[in-house]
Amino acid sequence: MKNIVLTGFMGSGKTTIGKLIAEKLDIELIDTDSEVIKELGMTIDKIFEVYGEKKFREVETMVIERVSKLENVVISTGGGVVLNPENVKLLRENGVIYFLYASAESILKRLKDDDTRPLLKNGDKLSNIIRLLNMRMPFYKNCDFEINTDILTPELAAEKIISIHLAKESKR
Ligand SMILES: Nc1ncnc2c1ncn2[C@@H]1O[C@H](COP(=O)(O)OP(=O)(O)OP(=O)(O)O)[C@@H](O)[C@H]1O
Ligand SMILES: O=C(O)C1=C[C@@H](O)[C@@H](O)[C@H](O)C1
Ligand SMILES: [Mg+2]
Repeated sequence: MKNIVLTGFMGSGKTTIGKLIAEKLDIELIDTDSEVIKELGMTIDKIFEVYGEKKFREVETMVIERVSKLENVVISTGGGVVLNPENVKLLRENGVIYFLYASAESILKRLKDDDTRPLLKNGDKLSNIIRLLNMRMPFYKNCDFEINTDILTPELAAEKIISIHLAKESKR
């Protein structure tokens, strides 16, 4: 089976929905943020503080080079993975890309008490979300399927992705 690759903004549900898909299909979940954390032995927040975003992106691409060679897995990506076209090219070789859409208002609601995302930490959270989301939207839109998580619970979003994916697989 081709990999199920989940992209989208912070708080769009990539990790949450990825876990559900992996459980339902009994396949492995790989979360690129967790892989970067393992690689450098510190939280994302700390990586940004100690090494800066550039180093984080380099390690993120190294992780993608490795995990994109796998098959039959769910890959939940970090929110900035799609900004590097090389990452997208690699993930597409063995995978189908599902963009999890969420509006700025939903993202704020989901992440308002969460301070683990360094890019949303300084200044007004909603303004940061709107600015980054607008800038990134063309990159997210370069996907194979778009799933609107504003109108779906994680459970239903997972089921929708599975049904699209299995239908696509049966035609290969
Ligand atoms: N469809 C949804 N409806 C309501 N809440 C959701 C939905 N999807 C995710 N959430 C909630 O939003 C929060 C963030 O979700 P999650 O960590 O899965 O996002 P993410 O896309 O992996 O973010 P990041 O890019 O920062 O890793 C969690 O508390 C999760 O329960
Ligand atoms: O959207 C982003 O650029 C990020 C999202 C998170 O998943 C982490 O990868 C990190 O906080 C950066
Ligand atoms: Mg995540």
